[in-house]
Amino acid sequence: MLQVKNISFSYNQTPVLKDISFSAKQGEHISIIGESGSGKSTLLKVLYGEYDLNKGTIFWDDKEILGPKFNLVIGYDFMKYVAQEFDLMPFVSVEENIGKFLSNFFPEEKQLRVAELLDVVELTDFAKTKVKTLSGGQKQRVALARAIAKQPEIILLDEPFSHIDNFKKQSLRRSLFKYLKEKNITCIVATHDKNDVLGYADNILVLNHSKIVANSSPEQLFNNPKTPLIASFFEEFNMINHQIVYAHQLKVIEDSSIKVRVKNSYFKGHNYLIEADFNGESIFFYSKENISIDNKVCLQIIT
Ligand SMILES: Nc1ncnc2c1ncn2[C@@H]1O[C@H](COP(=O)(O)OP(=O)(O)OP(=O)(O)O)[C@@H](O)[C@H]1O
Repeated sequence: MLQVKNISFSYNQTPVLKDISFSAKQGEHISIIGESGSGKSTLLKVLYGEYDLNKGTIFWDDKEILGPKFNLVIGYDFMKYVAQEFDLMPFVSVEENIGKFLSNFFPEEKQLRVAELLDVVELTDFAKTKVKTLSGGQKQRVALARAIAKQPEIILLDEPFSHIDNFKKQSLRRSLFKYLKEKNITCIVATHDKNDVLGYADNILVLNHSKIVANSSPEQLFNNPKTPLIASFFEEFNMINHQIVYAHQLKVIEDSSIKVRVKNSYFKGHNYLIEADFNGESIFFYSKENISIDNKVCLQIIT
């Protein structure tokens, strides 16, 4: 179990993390979300032992995670970290990169393990390809496979699919997160993408102004977003009478007190996102049919 207690950290004199506390059980999947610059990557680096804390403690079971003041080599065997910049060996093949930390004493087992990992990150066809010739997204997949090669107890992932195209992203995400759950590997993921979170995370930590402002399940946060920041992570939303109302919670009806004039319409595949004027402010809702600019419609809030 990961136990983070009252940790604070500053770069020089600038505080980036203040009094952060949370825990993660073995096999649990935690997402860290927050605006750019809110400290997500810094929190992962601190969990990895890359920096010394100003205050607080981090424990994985009974082992304390300490920074460079206390360790000659950063990192621990039970923990892997995949940074936004991945540190691969460019001049050797994908399979050699993935197998780098696996023992050569059991060549057959090693070969099978590398084949399994290539399958998880969908790179079987690139096994013999030199890493320097791969695209950014393919390199990111090699880095992910290498991080899980020796089966860590906990893995820290910083924007794990940020370089991967939309065609591959969905299946890779399913495959990697399923693998981590099956192997009971605790997983802490910093992300901007709600698709990395919904359907996978057991809990979400929301970072804002150096602090954790929410720590709840995806269902709780999505259904009851306490702040516009949280709502904006999930979906387009509106403030109506000081209340957060998602765009999908508005429905066009014959008559109501919410009378709006359509300003823009955006095709979203299975529906249209409509932007309309409501008392001088923009309001967003979805419609199955396209609605022409300047049309007037009435909306109802559905809960
Ligand atoms: N090595 C560093 N030295 C000094 N300041 C840093 C360093 N790394 C990050 N910062 C600052 O710390 C703050 C948090 O940065 P961090 O990278 O942790 O945010 P983030 O939430 O991961 O952002 P993003 O979503 O854009 O990756 C930012 O203000 C950033 O400028």
